[in-house]
Amino acid sequence: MADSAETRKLVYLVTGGCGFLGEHVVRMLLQREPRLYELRVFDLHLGPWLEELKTGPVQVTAIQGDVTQAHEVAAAVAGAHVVIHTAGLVDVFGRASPETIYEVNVQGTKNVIEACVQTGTRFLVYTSSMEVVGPNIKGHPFYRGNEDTPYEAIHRHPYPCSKAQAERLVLEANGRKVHGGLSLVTCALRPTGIYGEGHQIMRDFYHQGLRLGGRLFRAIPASVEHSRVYVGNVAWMHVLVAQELEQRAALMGGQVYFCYDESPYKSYEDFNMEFLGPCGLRLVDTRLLVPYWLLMLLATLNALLQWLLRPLLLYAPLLNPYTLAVANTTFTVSTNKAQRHFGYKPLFSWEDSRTRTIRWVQAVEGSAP
Ligand SMILES: NC(=O)C1=CN([C@@H]2O[C@H](COP(=O)(O)OP(=O)(O)OC[C@H]3O[C@@H](n4cnc5c(N)ncnc54)[C@H](O)[C@@H]3O)[C@@H](O)[C@H]2O)C=CC1
Ligand SMILES: CC(C)CCC[C@@H](C)[C@H]1CC[C@H]2[C@@H]3[C@H](O)CC4=CC(=O)CC[C@]4(C)[C@H]3CC[C@]12C
Repeated sequence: MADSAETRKLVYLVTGGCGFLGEHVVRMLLQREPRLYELRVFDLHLGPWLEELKTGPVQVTAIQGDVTQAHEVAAAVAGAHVVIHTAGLVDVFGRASPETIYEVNVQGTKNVIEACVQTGTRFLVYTSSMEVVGPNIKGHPFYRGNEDTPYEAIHRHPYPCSKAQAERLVLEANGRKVHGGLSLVTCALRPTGIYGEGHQIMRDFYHQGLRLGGRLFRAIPASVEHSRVYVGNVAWMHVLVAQELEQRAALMGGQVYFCYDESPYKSYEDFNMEFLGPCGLRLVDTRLLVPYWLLMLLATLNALLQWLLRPLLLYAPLLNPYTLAVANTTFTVSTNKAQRHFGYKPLFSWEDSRTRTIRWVQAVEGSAP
């Protein structure tokens, strides 16, 4: 592939580029976007790994910044052709206040949209979430659904509410005139639960299993299925969308796409065991010992403790009424919209995704929790 200065002329900005997904998007862009001239990586916390990327043919610009600060966002966006907005506060454990979640996820997204409009950036790709759809507060299953499947999307938790609001803002911004008179083209990608190298919750489960003598205890019935998607494929979808938005603006502008690949439908815990099993953990069946009502009681107690202890310390365990409800509700996606609209095919097979994730968990072994 040609690597001359003439072919390299695009400037991309990735917000949240040092997060779990963001890092994969950044690396994928460097590998798969030959027209890239400059890659701006914007994040509240910059990763030291960015340094090693600065020696390649693409100018990698690290920008320490906050999406809630409109002027910082505008400065980073100015002159970029494409913005991939993955920055977000992913918190379903009560670590951050609802206000902070809204500030980052909703106001941060507003700032990104306004910066595109003011500075003349035409292409915006937003990382939304399956949580925008469900599971809803009624615990209705979403079974093999696609982007058009009717579903009562009612939420109360700040995270899904904020993602839904932000997604709506992004989609409504499609077609707005940007500085210079051209139109903004936007679309939103909705990953299901992402897994792969760098997945913090997988790391937490692994360390918890080690602490429990190599065992994890099943809490959710194996019949509750979840869609999961490999981080490399989610990153690849972002890169493809960004590349195709200009040519296919009429078709893709204002659209949402679930992120999917060949990962099997399984319960959350059984799916994690695909990686943790080969690393020496086993899942002990406790369904008869721990009935659902007891789990709900524990989850509620955790929520109560979190509230009581808040003035003294942050108590934010994985189990709370919201995470229990999500884990205990089937949510599976079956769609080919991304393939039809922009030719997406997963870059990594299930076998590749699995092997890569197992290798990463093995490397995590022994590292501090
Ligand atoms: N992890 C998952 O399973 C899923 C994640 N998503 C979405 O994908 C996106 C990325 O999520 P992850 O990589 O999992 O999370 P992450 O927490 O690893 O990455 C988010 C990044 O955004 C940055 N960030 C947070 N607040 C910021 C601010 N005020 N200004 C600038 N940067 C800020 C963080 O420093 C972090 O590097 C999020 O928008 C999330 O809602 C969607 C579906 C599933
Ligand atoms: C011990 C409990 C019974 C099980 C705990 C598992 C939970 C921590 C996780 C089960 C389902 C996860 C969520 C799901 O994958 C969808 C998500 C999408 C996002 O956009 C952000 C993350 C998450 C909410 C994810 C969070 C952890 C779970 C609730």
